[in-house]
Amino acid sequence: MTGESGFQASVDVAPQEKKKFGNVMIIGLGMIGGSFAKALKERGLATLYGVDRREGELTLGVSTGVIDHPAELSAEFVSKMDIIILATPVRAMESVLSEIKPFLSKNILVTDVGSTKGSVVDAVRRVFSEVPPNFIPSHPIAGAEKSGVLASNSLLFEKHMAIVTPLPDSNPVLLDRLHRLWRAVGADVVSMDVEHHDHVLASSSHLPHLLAYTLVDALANGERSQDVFKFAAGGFRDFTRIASSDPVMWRDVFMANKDATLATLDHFTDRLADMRTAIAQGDGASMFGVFTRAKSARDHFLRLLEQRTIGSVKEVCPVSISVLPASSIKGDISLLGDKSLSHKAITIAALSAGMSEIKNVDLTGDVRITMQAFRDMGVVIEEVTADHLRVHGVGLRGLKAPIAPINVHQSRDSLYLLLPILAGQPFSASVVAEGKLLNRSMDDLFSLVRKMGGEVVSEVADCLPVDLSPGVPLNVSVDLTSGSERLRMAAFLAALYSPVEGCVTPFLSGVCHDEVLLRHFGVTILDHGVGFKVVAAPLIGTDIVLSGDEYEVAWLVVLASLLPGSELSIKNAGLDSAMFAFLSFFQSIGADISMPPQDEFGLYEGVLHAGFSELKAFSLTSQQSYQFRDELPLLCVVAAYSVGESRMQGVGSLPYHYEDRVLALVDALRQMKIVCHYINGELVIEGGLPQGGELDCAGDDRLALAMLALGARSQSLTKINDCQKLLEEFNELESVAMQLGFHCLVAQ
Ligand SMILES: NC(=O)C1=CN([C@@H]2O[C@H](COP(=O)(O)OP(=O)(O)OC[C@H]3O[C@@H](n4cnc5c(N)ncnc54)[C@H](O)[C@@H]3O)[C@@H](O)[C@H]2O)C=CC1
Ligand SMILES: O=C(O)C(=O)Cc1ccc(O)cc1
Repeated sequence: MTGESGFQASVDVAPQEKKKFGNVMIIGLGMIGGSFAKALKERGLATLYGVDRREGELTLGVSTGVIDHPAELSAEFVSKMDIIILATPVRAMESVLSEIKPFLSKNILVTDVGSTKGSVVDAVRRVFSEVPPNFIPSHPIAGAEKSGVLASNSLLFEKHMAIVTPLPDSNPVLLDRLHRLWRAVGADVVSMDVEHHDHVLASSSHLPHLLAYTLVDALANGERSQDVFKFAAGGFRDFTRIASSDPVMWRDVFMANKDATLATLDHFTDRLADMRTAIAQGDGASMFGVFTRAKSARDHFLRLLEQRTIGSVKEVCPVSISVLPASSIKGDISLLGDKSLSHKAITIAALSAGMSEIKNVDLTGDVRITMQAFRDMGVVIEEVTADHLRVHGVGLRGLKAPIAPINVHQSRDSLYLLLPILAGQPFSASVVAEGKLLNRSMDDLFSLVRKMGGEVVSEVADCLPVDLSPGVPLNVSVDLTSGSERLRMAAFLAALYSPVEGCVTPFLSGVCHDEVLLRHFGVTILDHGVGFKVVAAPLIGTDIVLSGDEYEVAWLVVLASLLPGSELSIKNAGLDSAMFAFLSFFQSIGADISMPPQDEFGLYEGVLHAGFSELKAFSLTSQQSYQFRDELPLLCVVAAYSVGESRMQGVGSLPYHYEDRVLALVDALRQMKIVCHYINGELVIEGGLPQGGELDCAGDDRLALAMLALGARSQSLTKINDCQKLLEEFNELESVAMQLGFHCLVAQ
C-alpha cells in the first residue's frame, strides 16, 4: 500500500481537537474520494486521512490540502478511525476490505461510494461472511467524466442526491451518522434497497455510459472517422462527454452490474429497432410520437429536478403578499383556465378518439404531472403555445403500458383521474407518489377501482404506492351523496369503463363542469332524476376553450363589491349551478353583479360584470353554510365590511377542514379588530372597519385570497404570510392585480 517509497505516513493519529465526524479515512483518493475529503476538510468537520495505491495521488492530496495526513491500511491507522470511506473502483473493494478487516471495530462506520451496490455487498459477505452492522453502502449521484485527486471539487455533492442502501442489520446509530455525513457535504439523502438501486442506476447511469463509449468507438473506427470528428456538432459533444470517463471504473461497473444492465440494454435495443423500422418505412408519425414524448419527458424531468422534488423535500421560499388599502379595481380581464378543469380536459382528450385542441389551459404545477403520465402511456401532446395544447387521443382503452410506475408526485388531482383510467386498461400498472400523498388512506378511490372490477394491491391498506391489475369489467354504480366531491370526475370516468352503462348519483344537483366537459367530448349522460346514467361509448376528440377559475371569479367579484369605484368585467367566466347560486345569494345581499347567460349545456358562460355596492349583513342557515362551504371565507370578509351583524349557522357541523378554514379567518378578523363570536358552532360577525395587520394563511390558497380581500379596504397595510401555495395555484395573480390596478406586493 502507500508510504512504501519515500512518502512517510505518520502513525501519530491526531489525538488533539475532535472534529464533528472525528477521524475519517478515504481509501482511494481519486476524484470522488478527494471531493469528499475536500468537502469535509473545508467545512472543518473531520481530520482527513488518505490512502491510495498510487503514491502520487497522496502526495498531491497533501500538497493541495485535500487531506490532512497520508495513511496506510495498518492497525495504527485503521483502528483509530471513526469513519472509513471506500472510494476505489468497485472491483478493488474486496481486497481493501480484506486488508482492513483485522483492524476494524464495530463502532467504526464503514461505507463506500461505488456506482454499484449488489457487488459491493457480495464482496463484503465474502470477506466477513455476513454484512457487519457497521458496513452501510452508499452512492453519491454526482460526479464527472474526470478522475484523479486533482479533479476533486468540494462542492461536487451540493444539491445532489446520495443514495444509502442500508441492510436489515445495519446499526441505526451509524446509519444516522451516515445520513448526517452526506448532508454535511451538501447532499440530499435517499434510502433504497440494494437491488432496486442497481436496476435504477443500470438505466439512469450505466446504460448512457455504455452508449456513449460505444458510439464514439464505433465512429472513431468507422469510415470517414476524421471528418465525423472534425464536423461533430454540439449534439455529439453533449452526448459523448461521458465517454471520457475512467475506463477502469466503468469496466468494473459493467462487470459488477451485469444482469441489470443487460435487462435495460435489451429493452433499449428493442426500442432502437423500432426506430430503425420507422425510419426505413418513412413512418413520420411514429418518429414524431417518440420525439415529442421524449422531449416533453426530458423537459418535465429537468423542471422537476430544478424544483428538486425528485427524491428530496421540495425547498420552498416563504412568500408574503402585502395589500395596500383604498384601491379600486377597474378593467376587462380574461382569467386562465381553471386548474382542475385543465387536468380533466387533458385526461378526456387523451382518452378520446382523434385530435383535440384545448385552449386557455393552465399548464403550470401539477397539471404537468397528469400530462406526463399520459405521455408515458403513449399519448402525444403538443404544446402549441403556453396555454394551448394539441392532444392526439388514443381512445378509452388505447393507452400503452408505461415502462415504469406512474408517479403522481403530490398531485391528488392527477391521482383521482389516473387511477380509474388505469383500472380500465388491459394492462397492469403501478402508481407511486411522494410526500403528503403517501400513508394517506385513499379508500374512496380504491373502492371505486374495486367496483370497476379492478384488482388493487397495496402494501399499506388503501395507501399508495399501489399495483393495479385489470379484472372482469363491471357496470359501476356510485352514490356520491355521502362521499367527497373530489370523487365526482373519477366516478364518471369509472362509469365510462362500464361494459354497458354506469350510474353516478352526485351530491349536488344542477349542472357541473365535469358533466359538461364529458358532454363536449360526446359522452351521453342521461339525467334520471336521482342520478346520471353514463352510456359506455367512445369519446370523440374536439376543440374546447376552458373558462376562468370559478373561485378566482368569486374572489374578484367580492373585491369589486368591496372597493368603491370598482368596475370589473370578466370576459370568460364559466359558472356552474353551485357558483351561480353563490353569486345569486351575493346579489341578494346587495352585490352589483350581472351574470353571463346560460349556454346549451346549462353553464353560465361569458362576460360577468361587477361593481362596488354597499352590502347588507346576512344570515345563513346551516344548509346554506354547507352549500357555500367553499366560499365561506369570502363571506366572512363580506360580513366584516357590512353594516350590522351577520350570522352563519352550522359552521361547527361542517367537515373539519372547512370549519378550520373559517376559524383561521375568524382569528384574522379579530386581529383586524373585528368583533366575532363563535358559540355552539354558530359564527356571528359584527361589521366594522378592519384594521391592517400581519396575517398568516397557513399555506391555504383560498384563505390567502380571502385575507387579500380583507386587507383591500382595511385601515392600514395588511401583510399575509405563507402565500407560496396561492402563487402556485393562481400564478397570474400579480399580472391580474396589475391589470386591474389592485395594489399588492409579492415578496420572497
Ligand atoms: N466518477 C464518478 O463520476 C463517480 C464515481 N463513483 C464511484 O466512486 C469510486 C471512485 O471513482 P473515481 O473517484 O471517479 O475514480 P478515480 O479513478 O478518480 O479514483 C479511484 C482511486 O482509487 C485508487 N485505487 C484503486 N485501487 C485501489 C486499491 N486497491 N487501494 C487503494 N487505492 C486504490 C486509484 O489509484 C484512484 O486514485 C468508484 O467506485 C466509482 O464507481 C461514484 C459516483 C460518481
Ligand atoms: O458525469 C456524469 O454525468 C455522471 O453520470 C457522473 C456519475 C458517474 C457514475 C456514478 O455512479 C454517478 C454519477
